[in-house]
Amino acid sequence: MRNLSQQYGPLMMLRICERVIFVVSSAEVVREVFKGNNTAFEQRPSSPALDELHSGHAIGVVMAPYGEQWRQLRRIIVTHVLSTRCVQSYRRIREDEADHLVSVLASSPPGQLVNVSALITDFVADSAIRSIFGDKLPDRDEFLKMMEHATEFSTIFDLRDLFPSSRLVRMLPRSGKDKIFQSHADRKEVNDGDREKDMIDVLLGLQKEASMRVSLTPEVIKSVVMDIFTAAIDTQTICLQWTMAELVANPRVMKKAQEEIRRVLGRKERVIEESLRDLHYLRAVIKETLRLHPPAALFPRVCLHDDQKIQGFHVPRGTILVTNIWAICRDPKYWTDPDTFIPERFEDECAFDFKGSDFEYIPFGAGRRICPGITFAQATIEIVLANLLYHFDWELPHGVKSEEIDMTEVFGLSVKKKADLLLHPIPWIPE
Ligand code: HEM
Repeated sequence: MRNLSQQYGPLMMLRICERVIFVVSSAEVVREVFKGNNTAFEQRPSSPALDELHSGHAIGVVMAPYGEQWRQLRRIIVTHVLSTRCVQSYRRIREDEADHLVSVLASSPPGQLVNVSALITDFVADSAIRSIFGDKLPDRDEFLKMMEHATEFSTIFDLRDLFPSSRLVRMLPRSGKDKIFQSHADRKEVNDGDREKDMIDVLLGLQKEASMRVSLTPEVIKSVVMDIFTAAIDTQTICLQWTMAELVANPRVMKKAQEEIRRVLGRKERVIEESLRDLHYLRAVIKETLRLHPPAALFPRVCLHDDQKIQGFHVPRGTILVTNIWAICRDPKYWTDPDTFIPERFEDECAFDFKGSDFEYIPFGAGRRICPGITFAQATIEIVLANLLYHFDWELPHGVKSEEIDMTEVFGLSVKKKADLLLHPIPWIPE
């Protein structure tokens, strides 16, 4: 799509089967669409595939139509579940899970390669599950598989959505979201000592508050937490996997990041979040990874108004507008040497803010529906990387050079790393 937009411009109209899609590939056009009071593009597109997936379930936040219900649920999430204070309260979970990851790595037999991608996937899933549900799930892998089935479609490229009027295509089988999660109440009864509140506890507590302007029924709560779960898992996993891959592919950057961590942490035996405040270079490394490999590469919206013009072109109501984050984050107009991994461009921490006001850098989206999980994601990503880089040196498989690492991307709405990252962890003991 980037190549097409280089040929046809930063606002491009594509006709794919029965769908008309406008693709935005420049910061200037994103600014025009999302800046100010314009709310015409604050809804994600619905579709036959999504309608079928959601039928019989309450709509949570991610797919909620732009309106009062979404506004209230979003306010609840931002204030009561994902605020800085709430993210702080899940700190012990992240630190425990990071300790567990370090002990798994430390006990791997010397000389044996470990699948770093798989370990990162487990870490992200377990720490998200514990923050949401309060405990690990005994059938986690089955649960993750079920979630993967439920989300393994895109609203733009599914056959049902490309041919919304075809009855035949609508009859294609679709995996259902029939099995949801184990009873939170059961666990609570057994294990309700002095543990910190998980997200479900918080939402159940809010049910009874008179000031709530939205009905937090069990179905709504279920949809909201499943939204948070699905929004959090892939994105954080992809970001962490790419960061480790870029670090081993760029030994200079790896060395600089490790020197910073080891200097800041001194001789600590355990990495805790309090020690991470001064890791400026590590934060630059994460920002650069999110620029080069934005986990959500495209974000789709639908036009809600009749009278919209972008760059002087009329955009009919119902048109899907897709913002190509990946292309904008690699546009040579904004970035010197855009395809190269250079964290130094973010060393001045104020240089680019990813909270939606610097439109050339929008890995978390833009506008009113910008990702509400930024603080949660930063905390998770920082603690894992700090642990991996503090406690271990990393060696490539025998005979592989850093420039030979397979960095092939798999494109979709997200851009995953195709090959798993297999490395030798060499424990590092402070002198
Ligand atoms: C590196 C990690 C992450 C990235 C890159 C990311 C990126 C995004 C993007 C691009 C969007 C769409 C924004 C838009 O349409 O403008 C989004 C939405 C969302 N994200 Fe994230 N996200 C990340 C982590 C998380 C986490 C950890 C959570 C929750 C704990 C989360 C919760 C959500 C939710 C609930 C929405 C929907 C918001 C709405 O529709 O109002 N995300 N995210």
